[in-house]
Amino acid sequence: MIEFHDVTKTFGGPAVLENISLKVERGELMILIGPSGCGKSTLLRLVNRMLEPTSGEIRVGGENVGAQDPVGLRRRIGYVIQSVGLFPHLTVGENVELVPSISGVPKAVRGARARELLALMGLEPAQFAGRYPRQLSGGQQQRVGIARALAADPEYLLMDEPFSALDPITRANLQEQFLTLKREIGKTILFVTHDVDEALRLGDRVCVLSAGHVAQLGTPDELLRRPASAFVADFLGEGRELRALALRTVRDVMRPGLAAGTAAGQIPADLGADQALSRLLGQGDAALNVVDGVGQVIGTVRLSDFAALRDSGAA
Ligand SMILES: Nc1ncnc2c1ncn2[C@@H]1O[C@H](COP(=O)(O)OP(=O)(O)OP(=O)(O)O)[C@@H](O)[C@H]1O
Repeated sequence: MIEFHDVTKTFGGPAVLENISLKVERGELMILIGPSGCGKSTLLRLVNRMLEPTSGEIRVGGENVGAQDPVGLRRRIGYVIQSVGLFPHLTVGENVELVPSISGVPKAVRGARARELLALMGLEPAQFAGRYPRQLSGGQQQRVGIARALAADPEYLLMDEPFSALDPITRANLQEQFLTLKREIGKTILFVTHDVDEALRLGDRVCVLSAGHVAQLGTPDELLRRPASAFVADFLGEGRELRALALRTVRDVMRPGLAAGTAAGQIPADLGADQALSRLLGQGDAALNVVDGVGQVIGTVRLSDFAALRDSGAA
């Protein structure tokens, strides 16, 4: 768990963060998002003592970080930043293995783990492990940075715009891989992004910051359905209803147990609910049969089901 207790930070002028209190639960991925300059990176850097709070306390695993040795603290907390900071004179493989080698992990074990992580990040180890950082593109370097942070197997991860230099397709792939990985490794993660879609897709909860204050903290669904203020609604942008639907599956909105007849089209239960809406509107189907993984009809979905959702405030 990462906890902020009444944390204020100033750099001499007005407070950049003011009386922030929040908890990132164990195994949770919390997103920090907000306009440029609202204090996201500052909040992150207080956790591993790259910055010290002006007042208040930060606890990691229940212990006040101010009382801990920064070097030991940073070994427990992985840090992934936008400009990766790879060591230029070490190969990609050596960069990824660096922290495990300092911690005394045997060569064979850390080598195998490094290759596994590079492959997971879409970098074929045979092709990339022997290269130097300058021989990689910016996006590839960023992926090596993530592999390196994971190689140390820290309990906590701080990630500051880790996917920002990637093209949209690579970014979507990495987000998907990262979600799978996150489910497997169960780390506690604080993640800064500018990208609302990335926040809604990855975050267990999303903390929207505005000028050093928490404007709203909630699950993606809560934020979309009940933005706490006009600021949050504006920040999440146009199409909130559709975005909220995309977080739900067809299974969530269907009427179970009914069939619409053999003439009706079919839609898989695990697709996003927005896709059902798009089919119903675009192709003029009155109803769709919802099918499970083996093609069995398990319910129906109609336009009126979406109207009912809207009227109940659920979408
Ligand atoms: N070392 C510093 N000295 C003085 N002011 C600083 C320092 N670091 C950050 N600031 C100021 O604190 C405010 C918050 O900065 P921070 O980097 O946390 O914002 P951010 O939300 O991460 O912004 P961005 O999205 O643009 O990266 C900004 O006004 C910034 O200029």
